[in-house]
Amino acid sequence: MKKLLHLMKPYKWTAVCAVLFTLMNNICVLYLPGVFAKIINKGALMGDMPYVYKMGGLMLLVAVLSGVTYIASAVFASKVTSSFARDLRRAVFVKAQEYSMSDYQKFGSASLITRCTNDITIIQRSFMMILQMLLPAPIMAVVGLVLAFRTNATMGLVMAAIIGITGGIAFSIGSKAIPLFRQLQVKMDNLTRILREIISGVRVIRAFHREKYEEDRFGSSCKDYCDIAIETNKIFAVLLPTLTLLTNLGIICILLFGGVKVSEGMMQIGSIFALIEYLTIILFTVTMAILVFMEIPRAQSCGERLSEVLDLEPEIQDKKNALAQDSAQTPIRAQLEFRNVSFRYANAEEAVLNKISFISKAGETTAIIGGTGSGKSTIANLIPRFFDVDEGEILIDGVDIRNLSQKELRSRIGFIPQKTFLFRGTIASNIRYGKEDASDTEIIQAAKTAQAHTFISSMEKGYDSFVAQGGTNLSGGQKQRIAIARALVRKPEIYVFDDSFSALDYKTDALLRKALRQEIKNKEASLIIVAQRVSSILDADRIIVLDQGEIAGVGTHQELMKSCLAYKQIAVSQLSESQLKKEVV
Ligand SMILES: Nc1ncnc2c1ncn2[C@@H]1O[C@H](COP(=O)(O)OP(=O)(O)OP(=O)(O)O)[C@@H](O)[C@H]1O
Repeated sequence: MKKLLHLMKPYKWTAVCAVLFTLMNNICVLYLPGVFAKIINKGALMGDMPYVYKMGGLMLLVAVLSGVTYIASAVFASKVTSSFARDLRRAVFVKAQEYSMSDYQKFGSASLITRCTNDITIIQRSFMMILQMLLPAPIMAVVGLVLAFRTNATMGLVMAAIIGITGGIAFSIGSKAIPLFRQLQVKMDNLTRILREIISGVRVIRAFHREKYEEDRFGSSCKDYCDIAIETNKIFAVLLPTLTLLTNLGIICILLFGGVKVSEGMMQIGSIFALIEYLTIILFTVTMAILVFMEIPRAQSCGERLSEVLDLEPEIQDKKNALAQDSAQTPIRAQLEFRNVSFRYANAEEAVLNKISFISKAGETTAIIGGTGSGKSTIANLIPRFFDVDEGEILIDGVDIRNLSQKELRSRIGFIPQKTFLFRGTIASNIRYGKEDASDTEIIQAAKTAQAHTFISSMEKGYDSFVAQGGTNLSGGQKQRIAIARALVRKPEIYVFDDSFSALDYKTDALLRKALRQEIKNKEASLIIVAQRVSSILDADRIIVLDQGEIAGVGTHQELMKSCLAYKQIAVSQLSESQLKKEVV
């Protein structure tokens, strides 16, 4: 919570202004009943019209002042709360950007979205209500009561009793809503998670005709949320009429006691109106303050959820003395080495990689092949430090990657993930994502190497063609080639292709590999290819065969055909006779 409060610091004076203007507004509001009483007692009842006009003018002036101070308080309060919410959102976003993949898994993406949107909105709204309603309430109640006592001491006591009873009843009813507010947040998380899954999986849902099932699943989650929301609203449904009833009872008490006082000549009739006004204003203020008070635990639980995000120390962090030197200064270039690397996922019982060692040098292609779940993608994900190894070392250009800053490390890598992801924008903007300042020529060159230039040029708007979120308006192969161009445009030292040719036809696959071979020779880069298809890696300098997280064989295609049974089985199942002999494009 400390970090949250710290974010409020820059706006403390704006917050003070908001409270001061609210107080001024309240003073104006409380001043009016007294003037009103005087108009009746000294003006209307005495037939003194000039006094009525004078005090009427004063009343108008105070009413205008009240309006102006209210606007000023609302503007300041909104400035503080909106700025605070903006800063908080930014802080949560920046923090989430620092997370490792395991850190993301701890929260889940749906919960992170709810925290960054809904939770912050609740805090912002509560903060606004605290500034405008809760903080000025005690002063308002005290000043109102003093004015009531000044009007008539006995009536002041009657009013204090009414306010105490009403406040107590309102609090005891309203406090029942507090635990429900907490539950609402959890239900909202659940709802967002399901909605996100349904929207992103819409094609699968339609293909398998599971609309009804998903409708029920979403409906049931909505019902859960709705049930709690109804319970909460039931409490407020009881609370609000109860308060209206208590206010009216209070007014009747004032009329009864006040009527007696007036008939005894102890009080003037105008004062009864003033007392009724004081009571209404104070009860309204106290009621609002109690409602805000009910909201605080909800905001508090949102605050705790946000603090969890802000306080989490990212699993992967740069060392204090992390190297950030330009890769051009290192003596070795484009060399990747795995040295006895073992790794286990945080929530898994067994290691997925055991004692993996290999070296891939500049200009070389190292391919990784193996059965599903053998750990190929895990190897690819360890290179840019999406996860950290448990044992052993990964070295780039002879330096342990944990000694490099993450920025430096990732600037040396061109990563093409297994699941292609494109951003909403144009083809050019997606390729430029790899290098912000890439020129048009660089973009076209990268697209040519990635075998994407031809299909991009055939599109009506070429490189300015629209790409929908996630690249859903492009084919799998087109998306993969744009993702490859995005990595190529960086001109990194090490390319990591995590099964990134799977959606390409054989001809494009072959042309792409040929262009890539040329690319790594020219740029002195090395290529790591995770593949399912043996035909994609026949010409690799080194093929690593993985079997259940362990290296079952290393060598060229021909060497492995002789020495590695696991590889031979994969190759025989995929290649024709002539290909088996060795195919070089
Ligand atoms: N984030 C994760 N958390 C826990 N376990 C994981 C995670 N990602 C992968 N695994 C597990 O690690 C093992 C290796 O997964 P990996 O994705 O590296 O295999 P792969 O060889 O690339 O498979 P495929 O060819 O099917 O993509 C699998 O058993 C998988 O269930």
